[in-house]
Amino acid sequence: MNPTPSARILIADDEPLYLRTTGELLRKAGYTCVCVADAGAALHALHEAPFDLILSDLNMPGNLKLELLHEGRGNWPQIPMIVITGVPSVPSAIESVRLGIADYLLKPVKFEDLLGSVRRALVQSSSTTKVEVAPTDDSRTLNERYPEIIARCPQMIELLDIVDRVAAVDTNILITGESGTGKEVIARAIHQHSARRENRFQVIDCTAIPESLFESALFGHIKGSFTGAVKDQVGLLNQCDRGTAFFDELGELPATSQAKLLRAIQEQTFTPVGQSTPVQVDTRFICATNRNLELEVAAGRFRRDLFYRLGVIHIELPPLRDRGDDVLLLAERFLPQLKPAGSSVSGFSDATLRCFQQYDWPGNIRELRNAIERATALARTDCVEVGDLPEAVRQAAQPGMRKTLDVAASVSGLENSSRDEAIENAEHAYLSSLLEKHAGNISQAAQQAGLSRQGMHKLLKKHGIAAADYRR
Ligand SMILES: Nc1ncnc2c1ncn2[C@@H]1O[C@H](COP(=O)(O)OP(=O)(O)OP(=O)(O)O)[C@@H](O)[C@H]1O
Repeated sequence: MNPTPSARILIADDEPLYLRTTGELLRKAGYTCVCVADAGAALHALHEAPFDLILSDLNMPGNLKLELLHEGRGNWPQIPMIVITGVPSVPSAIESVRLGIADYLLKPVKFEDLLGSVRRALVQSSSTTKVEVAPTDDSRTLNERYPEIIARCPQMIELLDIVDRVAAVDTNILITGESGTGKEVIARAIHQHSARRENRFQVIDCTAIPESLFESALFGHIKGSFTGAVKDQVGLLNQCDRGTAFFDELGELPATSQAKLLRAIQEQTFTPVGQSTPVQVDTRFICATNRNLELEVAAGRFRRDLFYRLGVIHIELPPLRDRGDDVLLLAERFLPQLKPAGSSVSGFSDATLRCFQQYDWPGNIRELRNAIERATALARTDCVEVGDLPEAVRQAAQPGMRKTLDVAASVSGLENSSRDEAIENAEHAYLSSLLEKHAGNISQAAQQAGLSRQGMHKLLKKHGIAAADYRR
């Protein structure tokens, strides 16, 4: 793609060295640049002459309340704007995307990344592919707009508000939170409330694709490009062109795959295996992980540039134990959905509700769903009693007892359990002790158990166990 010849770029930044170098490099790339050191000078320049693009710092004189962003977008909405900041913050990122900026980059920015972003912004504005911000209807509350998401506690309402703002603007999003907290539910909601809703929401489970097949699964391949490529295969990214790609368990992606993903995200192009011409896609990337990616970056296990690319908007889901009485609302929602056909169960005893409130829910909402499905199947009356709950949840109501299931708890009291429950408990305890022994290292634990990494991930997910809790 060639730079738009003679495009005029306004660069506003109060770091003299950064301003000079960026201006020089962009001039060498064929652009005309005007450099200013504060928001006031930038607004003056905008009044004086036409521009095709604004590159703006956030923390500079005259821009404490993002004045350049507001006035720039308000008075010259046809000029795309790229924000570059050394001090990222969620409120400023959200405000930026809400105002329809073209990109949000974090310093230090590699010049080729900046150039890529500049080119994309200019091409998009010339083809007038403006993101339509879905009209929000004030009379409808967030809960009405997102009926599939149970959220009443203040943290979740705040989170829904963020979801609502970012859904309509086309930025990449990172969702973190313990296993089972609803990361996929949130990602789907963002897609459903975006302009991409008519196109595909493609789930890509990073633990389910072996490293050697990542490129061909994601980008596709042509027949004969490697042993086993018996026919042409369209890649997963192609399938969600104009839609959303949801990368689940992103923290598990090996280094080589991280590099390939970064390139696809930055350039929105990729080359199918065995093909020479690149393919262009228009995809929004939403990624989720239950790992602390900042720690993974610090430990050298996750690419810093990929983390920054994805983390422009970072949504952190609170664990269920921190959501107050949302647990009771979730339980009420799940009961009619999950009870067996023909069952007359219609409620929970008070003691059962107390267990729900007191238990830790390490597997979060997924664990709650499983517990309710099981309890409604076991209930002998029209009310779920404490005795119908899994042992770990039952123990929560007994003072002095551990809230979470441990090895001792799983083997004691076996005589009171059903066969299925005893096997489940033993498997849970086995996985916990394996992870304890291998300090949360999934590869080592899988090897000892005679499982593949993917197999181990599936089992841990089923039991709501987070390997990260065992890392030392
Ligand atoms: N706020 C919510 N309201 C209603 N149901 C929810 C909510 N959050 C999650 N769920 C339900 O809980 C279950 C787990 O949610 P989900 O798969 O989105 O979690 P996750 O964080 O992506 O899990 P993992 O990290 O293991 O992939 C799903 O059945 C989902 O429908």
